[in-house]
Amino acid sequence: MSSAKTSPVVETGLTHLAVSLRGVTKVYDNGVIALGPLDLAVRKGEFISLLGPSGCGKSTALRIIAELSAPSSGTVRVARHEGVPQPGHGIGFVFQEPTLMPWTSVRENVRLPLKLAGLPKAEARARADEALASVGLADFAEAYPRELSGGMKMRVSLARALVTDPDILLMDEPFAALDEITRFRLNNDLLALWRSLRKTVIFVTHSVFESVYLSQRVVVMTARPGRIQADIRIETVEPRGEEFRTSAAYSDYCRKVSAALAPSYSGQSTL
Ligand SMILES: Nc1ncnc2c1ncn2[C@@H]1O[C@H](COP(=O)(O)OP(=O)(O)OP(=O)(O)O)[C@@H](O)[C@H]1O
Repeated sequence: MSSAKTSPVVETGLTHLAVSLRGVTKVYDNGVIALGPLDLAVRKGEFISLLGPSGCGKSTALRIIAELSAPSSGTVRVARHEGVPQPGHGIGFVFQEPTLMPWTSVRENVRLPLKLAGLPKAEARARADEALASVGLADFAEAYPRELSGGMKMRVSLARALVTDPDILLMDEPFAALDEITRFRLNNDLLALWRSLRKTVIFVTHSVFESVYLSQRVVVMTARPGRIQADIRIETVEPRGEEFRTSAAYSDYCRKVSAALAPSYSGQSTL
């Protein structure tokens, strides 16, 4: 499979895994050693969070999985269906900033990946509307981004990532800029979507609380260059909700994840 300086390609040999990184490193052209060696296996349909100190290479890891950046060494394998419409390659990406086009409607923003993939307009419109309905914005297709709240813009960004029906959803601190109430609500809605769509989700966050609430596994990374510091399974009854958020089990997991992060902030700063 893919090796140093090559991109991951369609991989049919990964039966249970959605993503497999082995010994992956990234050295940027300016000499910054951003990542690794990183070993990470994510099962199909799993929801994992990547947590780690600022600059430890979380975004770099997502970008490598999404083929937006090539690894410097190591093996990257990404499972996806063949024949997925381009672009997107079976991967949806949600960034911290919603990055919507301000001059056009919410529907047109969501339709963009399908337009670029050359889908007929009527079909693309129908799929965009379906994606908008799945994030609770069925009534806002004609609205412009300036008419939406921050949380609604993020929902549009999520709909745009889902519109190509990707197997894997990569989310890079999507809710970091939102107020806590909106964030809690989006957390619940994201979990409901994940339960119904069963996508593989790799979610980058700085929040211990958010990572524990959302994930089946929290992967804690070391300071740069990022490696795996701890891999913590969150075993709870599903579906999660306020009962879990206020439970002793939740507090215990948060303590455990915080303890795994401690070496990153109690040692000498690498920033
Ligand atoms: N294109 C680039 N060229 C050079 N260095 C880069 C580039 N992108 C990232 N870096 C560096 O690589 C390191 C890892 O960056 P990355 O954005 O992956 O970290 P992160 O864990 O996502 O950070 P944060 O949590 O602050 O968003 C940082 O030191 C960053 O400055």
